[in-house]
Amino acid sequence: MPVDWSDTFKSAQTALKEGKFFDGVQVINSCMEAYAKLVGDESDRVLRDPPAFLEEYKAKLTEEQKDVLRKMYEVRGDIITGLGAHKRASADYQSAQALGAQVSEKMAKAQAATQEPVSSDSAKVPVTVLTGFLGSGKTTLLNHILKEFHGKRIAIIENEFGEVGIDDSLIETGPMALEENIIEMNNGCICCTVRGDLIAGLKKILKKSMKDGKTLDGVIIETTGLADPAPVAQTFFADDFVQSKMQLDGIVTLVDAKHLIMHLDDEKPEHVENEAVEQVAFADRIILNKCDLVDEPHLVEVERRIRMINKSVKIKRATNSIVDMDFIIGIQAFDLDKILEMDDGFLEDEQHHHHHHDDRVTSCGFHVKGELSQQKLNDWLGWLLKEKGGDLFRTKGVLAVQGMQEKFVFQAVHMSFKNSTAKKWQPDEERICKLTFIGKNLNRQELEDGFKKCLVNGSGGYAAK
Ligand SMILES: Nc1nc2c(ncn2[C@@H]2O[C@H](COP(=O)(O)OP(=O)(O)OP(=O)(O)O)[C@@H](O)[C@H]2O)c(=O)[nH]1
Repeated sequence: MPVDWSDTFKSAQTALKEGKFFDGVQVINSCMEAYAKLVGDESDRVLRDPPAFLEEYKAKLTEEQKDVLRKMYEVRGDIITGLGAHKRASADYQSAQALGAQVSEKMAKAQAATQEPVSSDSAKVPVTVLTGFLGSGKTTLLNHILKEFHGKRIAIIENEFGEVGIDDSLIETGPMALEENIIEMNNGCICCTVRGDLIAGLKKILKKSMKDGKTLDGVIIETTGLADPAPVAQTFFADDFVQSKMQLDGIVTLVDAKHLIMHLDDEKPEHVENEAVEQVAFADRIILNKCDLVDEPHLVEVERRIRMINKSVKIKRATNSIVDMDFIIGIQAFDLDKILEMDDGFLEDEQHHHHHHDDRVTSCGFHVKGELSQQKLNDWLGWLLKEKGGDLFRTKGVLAVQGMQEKFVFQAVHMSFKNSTAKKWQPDEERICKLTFIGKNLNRQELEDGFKKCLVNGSGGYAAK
């Protein structure tokens, strides 16, 4: 059924008046598309390419039609100004002007605003979206933030990809950690299914800080290594409560100097986004991590590849994710105009913006009671990484090893691995081994059998083929 443009136009005007800019964009866009159809245009140029649309239709429209369209472009410009995309708004005012609107003052204001640095609203809590491919060093960065005395009150939302959550055991508490300010979200990907949980988490954090009378200096949202940052960023425009209390400060992307190029070059099936490319493209800051693992010419090449995707992004080299807090928090770097230039559909609702994960990438997680033999485990994991390391993007485990008082932590990114220990097992704590794999072409049965054979009482040792 065709959309009745006059009713939707009224709704758009109401949304503008009420300051509901995100809803307003949805409504004005569908209204303008309906109107363009009515005057004979089946394309979406009225929104995507107004100069081309006007060039073809201006002479054909009646004065009345021009008048309606002029008002629509002006309202759209006002709504988009409300969202803070002044360059885009200025383009709408230009179209309105071409149809005879007196909007030179609004246009001048919008153009002046594009020259000013992104303004921050001190009443709003700045939020950093932390992205980066699997294993690039996000949890390491959070631990660094939680342990360091930087004097800032930071809340963290953590979203993990994988059937068995491991990161909660890997997050270390330190002087800056307020456990109740760390929220885990493990039941889906933040960029798709758990948008509602993300909003609920943000609200919980805000309400708590208001109740305590302690203002937060920032919130960091750690996305899964396979998240597209765009829908996460969109949350800050789509939800009224979040929009009124929080401001997207910037998107910080961690990249693994050793593996980035391989992930950028990974060919994806049709309609599937390459997350590594998206994460670099949307970044306001890039932490080029794991510089200890590669040489200078490789680093220069990685920087060149980053610049090919994101010309102006600030890049900082790091090892163990160590960077100044000023590089990631309170940076006032998020720029909606820049995002719209890259992703024209950014402000469209979720249905238009659904993120297609690569179905070949899955996770297998295991919870096994009992203790493992260190020797069997070493042999099995050593073999596995050597044979399947190309497809194993990420391996993480918190394990009970016979004779070891602490929890044994195993982490690998493709073939590079690291062992460490976490807190001691409590005397009454049940020994449970958690291991999770994320990668392509995972064979669950083979992984489970291999893992179970490492148990002290397992059915014999692991025999390398
Ligand atoms: N050699 C080296 N290893 C690092 C560096 N930074 C982090 N690591 C290790 O890389 C592994 C992955 O780091 P994490 O911080 O867990 O990565 P992540 O991005 O949180 O991983 P996911 O949550 O799986 O996406 C861990 O074993 C870290 O100890 C670094 O600069 N150099």
